[in-house]
Amino acid sequence: MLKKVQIFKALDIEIKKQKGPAAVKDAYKGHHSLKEELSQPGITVIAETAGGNPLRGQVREAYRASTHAKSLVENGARAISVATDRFLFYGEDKHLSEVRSAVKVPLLRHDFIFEEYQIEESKILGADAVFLMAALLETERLSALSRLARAKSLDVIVEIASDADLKKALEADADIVCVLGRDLDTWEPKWEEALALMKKVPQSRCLRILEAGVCTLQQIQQLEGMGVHGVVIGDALLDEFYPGKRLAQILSGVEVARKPVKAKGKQEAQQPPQAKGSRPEKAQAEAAEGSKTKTGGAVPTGKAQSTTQSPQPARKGKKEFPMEHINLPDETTNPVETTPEPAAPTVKKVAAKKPAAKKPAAKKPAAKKPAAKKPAAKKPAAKKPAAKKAAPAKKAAPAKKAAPKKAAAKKPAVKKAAPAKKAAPKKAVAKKPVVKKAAPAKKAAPKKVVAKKPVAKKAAPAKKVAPKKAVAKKPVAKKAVVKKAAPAKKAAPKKAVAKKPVAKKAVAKKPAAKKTTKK
Ligand SMILES: O=P(O)(O)OC[C@@H](O)[C@@H](O)c1c[nH]c2ccccc12
Repeated sequence: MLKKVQIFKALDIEIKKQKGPAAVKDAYKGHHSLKEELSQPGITVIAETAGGNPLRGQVREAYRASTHAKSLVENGARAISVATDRFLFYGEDKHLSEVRSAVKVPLLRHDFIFEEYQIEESKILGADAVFLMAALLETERLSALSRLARAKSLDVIVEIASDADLKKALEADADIVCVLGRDLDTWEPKWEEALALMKKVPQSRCLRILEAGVCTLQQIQQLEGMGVHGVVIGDALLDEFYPGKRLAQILSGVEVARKPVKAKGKQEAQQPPQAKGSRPEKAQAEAAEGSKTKTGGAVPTGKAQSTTQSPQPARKGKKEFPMEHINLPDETTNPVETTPEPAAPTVKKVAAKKPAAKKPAAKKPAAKKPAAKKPAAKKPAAKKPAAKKAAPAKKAAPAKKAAPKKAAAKKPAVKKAAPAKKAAPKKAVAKKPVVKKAAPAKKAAPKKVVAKKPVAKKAAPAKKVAPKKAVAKKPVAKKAVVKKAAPAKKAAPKKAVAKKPVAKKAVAKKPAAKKTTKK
């Protein structure tokens, strides 16, 4: 199990190095010496906040470590161990800095530490002490990391699970040794073995701590009787939504039936108990209010109050630890900040969106596939309707056409002239003889037709002119007129181009016609 963790951890650390530790803003920066606390008379209860452990899997979903730490300190804890490992203990780095801001007792960072970066990170996150696991480190590495930690005023707790580990710890000049009374393969507690190993740790050189699934007052009192300085309680506190309540029960010797350890993997998340009136844990604390001791609980220093059941019997046989939930952080996420996402739901969500995706839910990367968004890509297609909207524009275009009609409407006069131009140039021609003179104008006009168009505006008057068409017929008469008018105005033919206006003149000439009658 630890080998797997080592691999995951190494990758996790690489990514974290790129992001750097994200300490909680304005975290309390005070330092509380674990050594000083352990040196006080009586046994120090070190309560642990975690999201789960290798034996139970994840017990707590995103929980507020600071709330848990506060309730633990209020109910007898004299130091808090924060499990920040996210692979096996479902913790988060940020829990450490959150707890730092919430309580003013020594804080221990419980994680699988292999690299200097993690020591630096622990200091920034607000730890007062760090665990170094001898089973994971060679003596030289253990010594180097210990020196770096002490240089940063961090107390070093060397965690040992065997005689070999103890040897490494002593060679690395460890001054705090924690006996891990659990099988590193099955994570089952090994109470008797733990006590045997504890007895080998030299009391003169080292402050001694034990963690071994402790869950009863009797166990605590037995350790205190051996001169053990501290005890870590983790698993026993996982069951309770308010862990302080459970701690108060343990320290007051109240027998609590342990929830059966469910099969590995995720357990259903704890639900807050239905609180009736005052908070349950306070009630317990009051009940536990006996003689105050170093533990802050009802446990008299080194004194037993009542007999309690023996620890759970260790189960035999090798266990594979659930790692399915482990997803290596990808580059984009900051492991310091994020909690492992529930890959399945995410993938399911994606799968749900992709009907085609009947393949078994792919690994997390699938979650990255924007494929589910691809259909959305069709949305632009939806713009096509927009294009259709453009179609209305086309309708508008017809409107334009309509406009032309209007224009046409304007032009009809012209059109009448214009269609003459457009629709039936021939006709136009046919008509043109009628307006021969106008025609040359028109012939020249094609170029000028455009020009004419403005003229066409003038031509609007052309409507007037159009009626004049009739008049135009008259132009013959006009011509006569024109003719007559012509000698008068030889230059006129040149003006023929401008004749039309002349046409007007022609109209003007009518009176002239009268003149002839006078003649
Ligand atoms: O035996 P307990 O009461 O559950 O004590 C917690 C202990 O198992 C846990 O703190 C622990 C042991 N080794 C670790 C490594 C990383 C994080 C946490 C741990």
